[in-house]
Amino acid sequence: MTLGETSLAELRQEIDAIDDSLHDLLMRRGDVQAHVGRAKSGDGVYIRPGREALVLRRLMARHQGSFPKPALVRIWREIFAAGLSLQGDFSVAVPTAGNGAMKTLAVDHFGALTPTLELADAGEVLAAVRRGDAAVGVLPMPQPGEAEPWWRRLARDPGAPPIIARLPFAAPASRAGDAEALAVGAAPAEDTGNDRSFLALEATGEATDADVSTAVTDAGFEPVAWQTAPADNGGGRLHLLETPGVVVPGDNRLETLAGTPAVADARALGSYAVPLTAAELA
Ligand SMILES: C=C(O[C@@H]1C=C(C(=O)O)C=C[C@H]1O)C(=O)O
Repeated sequence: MTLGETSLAELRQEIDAIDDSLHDLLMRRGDVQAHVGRAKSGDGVYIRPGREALVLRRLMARHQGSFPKPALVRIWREIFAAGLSLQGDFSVAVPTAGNGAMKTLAVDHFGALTPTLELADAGEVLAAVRRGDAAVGVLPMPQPGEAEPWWRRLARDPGAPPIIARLPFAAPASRAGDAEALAVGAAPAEDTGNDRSFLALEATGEATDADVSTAVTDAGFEPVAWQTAPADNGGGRLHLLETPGVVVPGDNRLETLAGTPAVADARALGSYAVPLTAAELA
């Protein structure tokens, strides 16, 4: 036997031992994941995107050596999905409109084995999640200038599912190019210390964008992104703001805003844990 053959056999023995350890730990983790499901309140929604973000950020911070971080994220996305499948029914709804990017993002984020409902458009996805036919829905990141933005339905319907995550969580591990999405679902918001929230404001008929902007600042919000949609029901223009932190319905600042002359209505549409940056993944 040559030296090369001996060392290959030895290295493979080492890999077999490592695989046994990994397998033992995954089996143990699965048991704990199932227990966590039983410890949650029984509303049938088990996913906690904020907790998943904290797990991944913690692993990224302790990572050493040559194993690629984006690959580690992909593995953990499957581990989360496997755990969710042990906790209860878990499925995802996506719109088929577009080039399949929503499905790719959904599969990469919520697991390749998670049942995926493909529906005609964003309206059907929101309705499916609202009925509980799917635990989460994946919808395209809102873009300025859309004629019929799906987020308008969240602004109008207090029973619509909130925004709970932004995809991809690790851009270099995405197979969907530059495509980005938001996930909606009934999961409770969890503050991860690095989050953003979406707010929808309906301006009063006579208010200018500058009036709305002043009211937003005076109420204590510091938005990092802002887009508008035309009025759809005889009311004023709708504004979609992204602001740091977790803002939940009932936040005092929303009530302050809705009490100003420029703003007829102010709603929290949900929040997301800020995805990993290129620097965190390097
Ligand atoms: C295990 C939990 O449930 C789910 C699975 C997670 C995991 O496998 O680490 C994390 C968050 C939840 O989406 C949990 O809430 O801690």
